[in-house]
Amino acid sequence: QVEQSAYDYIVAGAGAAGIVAAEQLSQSGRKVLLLERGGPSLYSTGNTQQVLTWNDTMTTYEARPSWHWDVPKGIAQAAAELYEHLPGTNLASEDGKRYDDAAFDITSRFLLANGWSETDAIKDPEAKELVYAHPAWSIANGLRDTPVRKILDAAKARACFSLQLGAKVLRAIRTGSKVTGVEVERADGTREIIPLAEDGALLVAAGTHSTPRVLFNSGIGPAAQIDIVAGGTTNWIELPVGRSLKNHAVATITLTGAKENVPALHATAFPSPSQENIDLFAHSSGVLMQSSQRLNFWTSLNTTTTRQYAVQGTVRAGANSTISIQLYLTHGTSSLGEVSITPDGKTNMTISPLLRSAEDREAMSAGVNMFLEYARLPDSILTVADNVTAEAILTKIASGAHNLGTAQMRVSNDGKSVVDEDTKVWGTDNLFVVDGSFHPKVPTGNTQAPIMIAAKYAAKRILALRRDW
Ligand SMILES: Cc1cc2nc3c(=O)[nH]c(=O)nc-3n(C[C@H](O)[C@H](O)[C@H](O)COP(=O)(O)OP(=O)(O)OC[C@H]3O[C@@H](n4cnc5c(N)ncnc54)[C@H](O)[C@@H]3O)c2cc1C
Repeated sequence: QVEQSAYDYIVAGAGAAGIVAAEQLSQSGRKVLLLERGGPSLYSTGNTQQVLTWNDTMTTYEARPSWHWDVPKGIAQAAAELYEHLPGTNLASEDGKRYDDAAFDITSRFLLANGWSETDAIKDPEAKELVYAHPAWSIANGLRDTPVRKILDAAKARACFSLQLGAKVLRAIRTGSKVTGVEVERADGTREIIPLAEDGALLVAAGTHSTPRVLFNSGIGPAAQIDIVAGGTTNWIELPVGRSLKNHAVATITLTGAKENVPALHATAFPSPSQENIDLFAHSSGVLMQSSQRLNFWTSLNTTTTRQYAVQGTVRAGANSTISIQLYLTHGTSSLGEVSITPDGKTNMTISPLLRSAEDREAMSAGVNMFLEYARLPDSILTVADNVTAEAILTKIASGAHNLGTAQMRVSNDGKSVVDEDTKVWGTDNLFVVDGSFHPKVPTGNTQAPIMIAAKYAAKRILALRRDW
């Protein structure tokens, strides 16, 4: 079945990047279609399935703000425009009080004693050396402020924009280097082709793990994937799709023996809160507005390698009088992983990118040891058990859920990249990748804000390119 209406721009995937890019494109007045395989995410946008047990007009994502914001260096204008829509706050509770803040209190004194200082991560995002801050949250009017709530609404207000949920993009339909449409599978399993206008473009924004699958199925990727998806595909474009997967590795350091009372947030605090906290939440206040992190920090590291490394972290009271530090290896990360596609069409992470290189392991070890050494100083207000070592902590490395790089950008088609500086896939006329997949490095900070800013900037460049294809 072929759907007849042709679009100037089709965006595949309505996540952080896809929403921002589609909204930017819709500002041009051209016909934009945003396709998302999932359903609505917020109660206010139609998700009535996953409501909170204590509030049946809200999903967890509306109530629990857990996305914090880090403004990356550069791309200033796109960042400024985005932050106008989605401002951050580091005082989540509307009554101006901080609740359950003992973990911030004790950890800040622990860091101050070791030469760190407090910063405001929203006012001074460039401060990244021996600094800590109250977490910055994306909250407005008492609710989590998301691209779905703000930026998607701006696009929906334009007649040229449409959104289809339950629409999984299987592949780009290509004639040689030119994409002419997409094949989509609907929630009921039916398939159809949606055409692009003669001078249209496809922007893939299915996320770092799914964008490679869309590209493989479109006949774009490493030769090793040809046998798996070759059926019906001609004009294979050989590019290292799925390679260069990157992520923040996370080490958990548990500091015990706090000599002061640091009460842990109870496990039921969010799923079944007290009436007092529900009443406070009704006034956009209290512990339910704050999620569970209490302090964020950033610094660079000294290592014996030539790479410049940095770490960031989040702090919470993991148990009573126990501080749990999640340490993320950020800037400098060199380890690369890989995703590929299985014969039944699923994404498979064949190589994990976490601490694969000796340099990354040394850097993470240095970061962990920095905190262990602080905690072993004679007068430290936080202490650590004698038998805890960096080696043991590194055996339990976790994912920072900040995956990037499977269609990475470079200035030339040198065998290591998939897209050019306009995010256009090498060897194609009108196929772009605008999500976390194209990012060549992990940021010194979390990924969502840099991904949205880069997607906004990419969409502007794509609009400007229009006359060239
Ligand atoms: C548990 C968790 C916690 C996180 N916490 C933070 C945080 O606190 N701060 C932060 O900055 N970042 C955080 N991140 C990372 C952040 O969510 C991602 O970096 C960001 O969402 C990536 O944006 P994206 O647009 O590249 O991909 P995504 O946001 O993943 O968007 C991809 C979209 O495409 C859709 N899709 C996939 N395949 C198809 C297809 N074939 N057809 C149509 N649609 C498709 C998906 O359903 C999805 O909606 C977290 C991630 C996780 C998993």
